[in-house]
Amino acid sequence: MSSHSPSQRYLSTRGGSYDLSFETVVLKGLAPDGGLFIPEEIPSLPSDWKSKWSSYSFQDLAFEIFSLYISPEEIPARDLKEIVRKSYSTFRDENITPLVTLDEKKNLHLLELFHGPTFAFKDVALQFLGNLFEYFLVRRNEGRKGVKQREHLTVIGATSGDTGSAAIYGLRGKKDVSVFIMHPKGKVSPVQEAQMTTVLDANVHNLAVEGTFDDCQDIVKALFADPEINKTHKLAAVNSINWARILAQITYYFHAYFSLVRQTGDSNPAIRFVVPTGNFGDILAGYFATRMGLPADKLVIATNENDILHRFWKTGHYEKQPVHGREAEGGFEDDGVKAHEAGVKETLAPAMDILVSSNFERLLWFLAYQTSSSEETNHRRMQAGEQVKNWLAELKSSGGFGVKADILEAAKTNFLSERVSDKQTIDAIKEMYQTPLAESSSVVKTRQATAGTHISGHYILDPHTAIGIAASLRSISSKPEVQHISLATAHPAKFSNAVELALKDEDGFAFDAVLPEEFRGLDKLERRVVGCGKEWEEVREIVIKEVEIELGLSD
Ligand SMILES: Cc1ncc(COP(=O)(O)O)c(C=O)c1O
Ligand SMILES: N[C@@H](CCOP(=O)(O)O)C(=O)O
Repeated sequence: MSSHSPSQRYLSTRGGSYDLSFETVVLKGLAPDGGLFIPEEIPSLPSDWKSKWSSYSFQDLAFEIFSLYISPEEIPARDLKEIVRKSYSTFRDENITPLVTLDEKKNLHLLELFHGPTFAFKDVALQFLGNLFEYFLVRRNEGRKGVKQREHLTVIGATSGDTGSAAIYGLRGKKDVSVFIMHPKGKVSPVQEAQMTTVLDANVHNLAVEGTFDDCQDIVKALFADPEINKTHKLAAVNSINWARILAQITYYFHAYFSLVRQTGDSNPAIRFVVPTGNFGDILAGYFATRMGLPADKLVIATNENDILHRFWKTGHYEKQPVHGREAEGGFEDDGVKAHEAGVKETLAPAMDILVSSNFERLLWFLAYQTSSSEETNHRRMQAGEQVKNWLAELKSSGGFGVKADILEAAKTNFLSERVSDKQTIDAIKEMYQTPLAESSSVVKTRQATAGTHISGHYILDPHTAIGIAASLRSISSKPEVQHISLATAHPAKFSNAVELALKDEDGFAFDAVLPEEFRGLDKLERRVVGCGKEWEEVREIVIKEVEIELGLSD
């Protein structure tokens, strides 16, 4: 008899699949009905979590949290511990995601998430996901010899720069896995492009798509929905549509909480987590953490000028293009930013240049479930799935949909939103640089001035992190007593353009001082990348051909 709990079984947000195992949802990525996988229930924390977990390392916390979502029948505790250990052994900071106090008087802290191999928060999840794929494949292929007998995964991913490199570093050279990463040609930063395309392992394939990140994301979804390639290739996802990505990111919300308690000596702090948001994956992990029982005053969504989420929280309408007049109706504040252009806008924070946020669908399911009138769990689940399916169909057919007032109210219970323009991003980078860290700061005391994130105590933000800081400062002005933990999602050296633009005239600033050793000379290395259009059928042909060549199956 199996002993899994409902939080260890999974369903699709569009109602089509139920009672799936963790292994199934990790290897499938996307449900056959186009929905995203979520646990049937969000688990509650053990009653003694605060005392028991308070001195745990990042790895110990990860193990405890993952165990609530993965049955030991699927991954025995010993194996899960080893996967966790291996995944975080590649990080440069022993705390994995250290918490840094930027301004004690303002209660402003930065959760540095960029100490993994590719210097972005994606490493926290993608190192784990790479090792999970390997673990499942080794188990499935035990005793199987020969390419045709062995189970082989074809990983397909879309990136606006960071997921791609983190996925490539998590999967390069792994047996029985080919990885195809599409990026919008010319729209990722030079370092991001070099990080991806200079990896020459035979199982890594980069595709530069003539289009936007949303086009790349649409190609991923079209391939997952295509019966032809699904018959011949076992497709897998590395984007945050893959549940394991969200799961892995839950850990650092808990880790940050305990770090803050230790650093402030306050055992019951009121906290706002502020998250630079694009595809809604990172902040969704925060939502799971709070629903599990982590105390948080609010989760603050910080968008760039691609602000579909911010407009939703202001108006209750989720629309690719803003509808004229609706912003005023919903109380949308004028921050002096120009009217929206058609489609996605290229900003100084390119990794967040996203029109439609994949993971918002997961939140919608929980909001629909929460506000359902039915008393019966399975009926509520079915109703929520049906509602999400209808909303997403409307988004596809007419470019947007609106929700009822109770849904918007429920969304506001946990979240606030802020929109940050390019100018405000630059101002935030400048402001933080001009406010030196305290001499006693652990960053100043322990980190070398080179390849770090500060020059003599002057902290340098990457533009995505700066969006979070700009939003934090606004939130602090209305709630100064609350501790603000702003998520630092990338190292500044990845985005020289915005950082140089903001700091070129500042005393003592030299970009070279924050350039990590790993990035030096990257631009001179050999590259491998294939150009292609934005038709998914063209990508399908490339994938089929390249896998054949890689596995030596072509004549
Ligand atoms: C540096 C950086 N910051 C923020 C984000 C937004 O995160 P999410 O897409 O999970 O909302 C991304 C991309 O995902 C990113 O690469
Ligand atoms: N910002 C991302 C876009 C892809 O988002 P994901 O979290 O769903 O993988 C990137 O850097 O690629």
